[in-house]
Amino acid sequence: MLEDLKKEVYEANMQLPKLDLVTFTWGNVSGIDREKGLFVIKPSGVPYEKLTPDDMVVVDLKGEVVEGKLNPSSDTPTHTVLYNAFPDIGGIVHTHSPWAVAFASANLDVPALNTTAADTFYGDVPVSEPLTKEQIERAYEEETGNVIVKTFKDRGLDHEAVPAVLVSQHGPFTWGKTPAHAVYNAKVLEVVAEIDYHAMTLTHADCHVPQYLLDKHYDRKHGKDAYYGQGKARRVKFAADAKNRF
Ligand SMILES: O=C(CO)[C@@H](O)[C@H](O)COP(=O)(O)O
Repeated sequence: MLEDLKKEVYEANMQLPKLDLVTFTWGNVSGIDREKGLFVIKPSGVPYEKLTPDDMVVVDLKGEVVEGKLNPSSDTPTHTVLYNAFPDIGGIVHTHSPWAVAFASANLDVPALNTTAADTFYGDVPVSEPLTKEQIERAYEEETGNVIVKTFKDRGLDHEAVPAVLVSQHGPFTWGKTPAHAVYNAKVLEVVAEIDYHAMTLTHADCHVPQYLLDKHYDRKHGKDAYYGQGKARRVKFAADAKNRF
């Protein structure tokens, strides 16, 4: 079942170590067949160098395994929540890429400070609220998905325009039209986070790109009337607390 999607998801997973986005067995990629209502995800704990397309696990939108000889990624409940909440995405990536995790650890958004960010993210990449003790004890990975969805709802963000989030003190999740697109967004986020770290070391001034430059670069890449709606996402302001630098 879904042999072509398994190969596509396998190849997307193999990009993670190639792009220096993961260490050891950390991270995972999934991809969905919307017509069948099934998604394919990396198995849990298998070293990337030992992975094969046949190891991929098939899961339904309730998070139940429908095919696979191995256990699905431990983050499967998070992917399940996101596929249900964002019905237009085709692939999801989770990594522990260090620069993005640095911002997640400091509970800071990855701000849109330059055109590199503006080409891919129509605004800042938000950091979620920390999960509560109760959430972690009730259903950790499912609640991780819920806190991601809540972040976008509470901050009026458009998940197509900003296809990424930092889970507080954990790490990034990105998504896209395909697994490969989600991997691309994960790598762009890591590069932007590294650039932002240095910019924020050089100055404490608020260096957000002006809206007209954000619009120019985002529209040039995605088109004014493209699927990624123009203007649907508002600029994310840093939370007004002492932890943020601007
Ligand atoms: O976030 C975590 C662990 O903190 C997980 O994403 C692991 O990094 C990968 O787990 P598996 O996909 O191998 O279950």
